[in-house]
Amino acid sequence: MTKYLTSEETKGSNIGLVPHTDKGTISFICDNGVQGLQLLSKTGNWVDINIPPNGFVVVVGDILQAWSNGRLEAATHRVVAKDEERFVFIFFAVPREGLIIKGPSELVDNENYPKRYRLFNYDEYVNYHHSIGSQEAPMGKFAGI
Ligand SMILES: O=C(O)CCC(=O)C(=O)O
Ligand SMILES: [Fe+2]
Repeated sequence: MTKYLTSEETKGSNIGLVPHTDKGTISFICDNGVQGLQLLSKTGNWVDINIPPNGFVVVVGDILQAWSNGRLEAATHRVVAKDEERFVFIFFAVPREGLIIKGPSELVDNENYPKRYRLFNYDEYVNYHHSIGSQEAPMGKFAGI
């Protein structure tokens, strides 16, 4: 459960959570109806995501991008601060420690989807992510072929 500061409490900045991709496989997000999640579109615009009441939004993370050989893309997202308190509940699905991430050969097609990522150990990716300390999507740099 996360509680975001209101725009008054963030003192000038309207950013509740900086742009990032989730580092695991998939995330499920629901909130208390105070919307604030935004997704970066392919054209570089921030788009408001309205999480439906009693529903949730599914976000693809870095690992699923690699695992699917890039057929699914990790979504860059951020949260903007609102006048009202925003609470979210998120379920982050992550691989177990030490899992080898290797895209299945069925998802490699030399014409449209040539192999995009090398095989790697999930722990290696976690360490890499911590070492670069960046919020940017680093999967291509880390394991791109
Ligand atoms: O608050 C949200 O809607 C998203 C939070 C989020 O992206 C995260 O915690 O990784
Ligand atoms: Fe996130």
